[in-house]
Amino acid sequence: MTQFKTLDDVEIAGKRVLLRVDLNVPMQDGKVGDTTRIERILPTIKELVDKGGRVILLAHFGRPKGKPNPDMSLEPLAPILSDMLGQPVGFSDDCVGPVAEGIVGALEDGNVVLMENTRFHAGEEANDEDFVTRLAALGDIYVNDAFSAAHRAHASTEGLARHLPSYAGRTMQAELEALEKGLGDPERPVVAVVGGAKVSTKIDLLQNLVGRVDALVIGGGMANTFLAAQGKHVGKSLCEHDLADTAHRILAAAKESGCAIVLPVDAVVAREFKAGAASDIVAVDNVPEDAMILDAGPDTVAAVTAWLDKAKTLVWNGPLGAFEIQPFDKATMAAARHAAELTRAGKLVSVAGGGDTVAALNQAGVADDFTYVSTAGGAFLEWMEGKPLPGVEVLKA
Ligand SMILES: Nc1ncnc2c1ncn2[C@@H]1O[C@H](COP(=O)(O)OP(=O)(O)OP(=O)(O)O)[C@@H](O)[C@H]1O
Ligand SMILES: O=C(O)[C@H](O)COP(=O)(O)O
Repeated sequence: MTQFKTLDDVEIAGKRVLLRVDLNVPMQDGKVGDTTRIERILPTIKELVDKGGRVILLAHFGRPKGKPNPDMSLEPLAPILSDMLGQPVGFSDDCVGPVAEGIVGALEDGNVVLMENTRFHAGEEANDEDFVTRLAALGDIYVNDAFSAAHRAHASTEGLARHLPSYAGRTMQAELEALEKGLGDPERPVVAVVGGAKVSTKIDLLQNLVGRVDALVIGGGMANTFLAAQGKHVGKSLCEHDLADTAHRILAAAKESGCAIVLPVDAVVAREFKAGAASDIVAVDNVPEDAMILDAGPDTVAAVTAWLDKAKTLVWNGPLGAFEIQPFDKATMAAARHAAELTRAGKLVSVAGGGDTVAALNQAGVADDFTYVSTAGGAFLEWMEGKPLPGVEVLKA
């Protein structure tokens, strides 16, 4: 099934390994807000170290637009990585050129060095051949462990794989195997839950899913656009009225391919979008003109959990309501806990991704119970949209 080479296919000892990782983590005052992405790359780094590789970490941070920018330096991450790895991690002020060559030349087997932000060079995002050649000169092999950056055809995510023998790291491998189970060759029925704020950011996703899954739950703010397209009054809710035609197109495509659409039948509404605001549960036909839909209601949750009970596979992106603000977290929490329970019981393969989705699963305390939680944002969405990811395609034999 695996279409790419992994660390099982290569002799590592003594090799200079260019390891692409994703260190684009939330940072504040030199501290990392969420270390999940770092934790995920540790197994690959440790394996390379244990096998006697000389590990050269390549990563980007932020969007410095091809110019050095001290606010986007990766330097503060070297000591953090070192603490988490339990061994020294060196730092190179530049990812190519004489400084980088000197540091890499002095590496011994089992050493690890972090190179400065690859995006400080315009050649990174341009995937410029000259820049790729300079990077490639630093390594003997290339390992990509950054699925979450694989939707970018950049020098360090795509170009290098065309210049050096290339392999998927353990996290990339786990991610691809889990995603294959989710949508590639899933056990049916497959239910997709897509929520979040807006339809406009997820049109391609919805269009792809209706052709591939057995049921599509549309939740969150984006459901309002569908309800409005069906002629319901959504009051002051977040709603993209100009996308009514798009909503109709998606509903028609679902009908044609036999995909059941699950839209809210009731909602939690409030007059204010703030914690503790007074709220009511109403049928979606009775949303007051001066109120906003901020969560799905209990009957909707029952419909969603009933689909989850029938499903063998779940793919999830986007919350069912404004889960960050109580009391509008209930539907998302209930669906997350139900999916987690089914997964723990071995009845469901559950794959979830997206920044807010992962935050919601953490809030529900169930992220560890899901079969796989992707740390990828854009890459996870593009994969769910059915788009080929350049960083993955190039790894395939
Ligand atoms: N009914 C609603 N009204 C307004 N906002 C809502 C509603 N339902 C959900 N949201 C908001 O949608 C946002 C999450 O949507 P988003 O599409 O960004 O999720 P995601 O894809 O998991 O995250 P990311 O884009 O960070 O990867 C949350 O901030 C949530 O409060
Ligand atoms: O955080 C991410 O989703 C990845 O690191 C990609 O970052 P980018 O959107 O700046 O390319």
